[in-house]
Amino acid sequence: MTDSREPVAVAIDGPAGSGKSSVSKQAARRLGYGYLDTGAAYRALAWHVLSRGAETADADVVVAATEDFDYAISLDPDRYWVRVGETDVTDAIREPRVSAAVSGVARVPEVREAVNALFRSLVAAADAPGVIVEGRDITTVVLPDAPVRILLTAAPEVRAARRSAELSGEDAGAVAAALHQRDASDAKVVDFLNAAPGVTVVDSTELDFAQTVDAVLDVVRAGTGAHRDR
Ligand SMILES: Nc1ncnc2c1ncn2[C@@H]1O[C@H](COP(=O)(O)OP(=O)(O)OP(=O)(O)O)[C@@H](O)[C@H]1O
Ligand SMILES: Nc1ccn([C@@H]2O[C@H](COP(=O)(O)O)[C@@H](O)[C@H]2O)c(=O)n1
Repeated sequence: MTDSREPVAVAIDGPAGSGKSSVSKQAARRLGYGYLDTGAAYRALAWHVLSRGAETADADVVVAATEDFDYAISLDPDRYWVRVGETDVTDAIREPRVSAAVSGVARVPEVREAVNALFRSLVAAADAPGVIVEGRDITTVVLPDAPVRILLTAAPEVRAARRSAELSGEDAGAVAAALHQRDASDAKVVDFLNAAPGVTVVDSTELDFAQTVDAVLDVVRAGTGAHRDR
């Protein structure tokens, strides 16, 4: 039975560059909710493996790295940080070398089980009326019973262009290829391209950022009655 004092969970899935983190963070601010970036845990573990001079392609190496993986993340959308031990890795985990290595971490079942348990406990312990949780398998595996579940998507070329605009110093073709390669690897592990039954699709291909946030908020309000806006 659900504890009614626990925060309301809003689950958001979607492919790379669909706007999960930026849109979820802004929607959380507007609602006074917490924001949980689940990809950061996979990225931080990939960073941890790389920082030992190892590769994520070897599942045994990845599992061994979990033994001294001291991970912490903020759920405050206005004070977002990610730490491994004493090191602030908020920016380092976004580096292309980490993005290229992260799928190796994400395909290890022991890792997925451990981080999923962590995500559920972070949501339950959050000091907020609700938490927006975003990732690849949140609506289907992590929080399949969440009262609001959204698949946030956009056409592949639009996602690639948005990511490329973010990484202005990088070659646009290489950025698009890396994004599609990561989707292809991740799709072998979880289906984040098709909405599961009961999941609402928000397609932002033709929407700007503000319109996308509003579309997500409409779904959240319809599912929870949440109304705060700021
Ligand atoms: N509707 C939109 N219109 C224009 N830009 C958008 C829109 N939605 C998101 N963006 C921009 O697209 C880029 C990618 O968004 P974001 O990083 O949130 O995606 P993501 O789904 O979290 O990606 P990843 O899974 O790769 O981390 C960001 O620069 C964001 O500001
Ligand atoms: N629920 C999740 C979240 C993420 N992943 C893996 O982590 C990578 C990074 O995620 P971002 O959202 O920060 O881009 C992603 O490519 C997946 O490999 C996951 O498996 N499940």
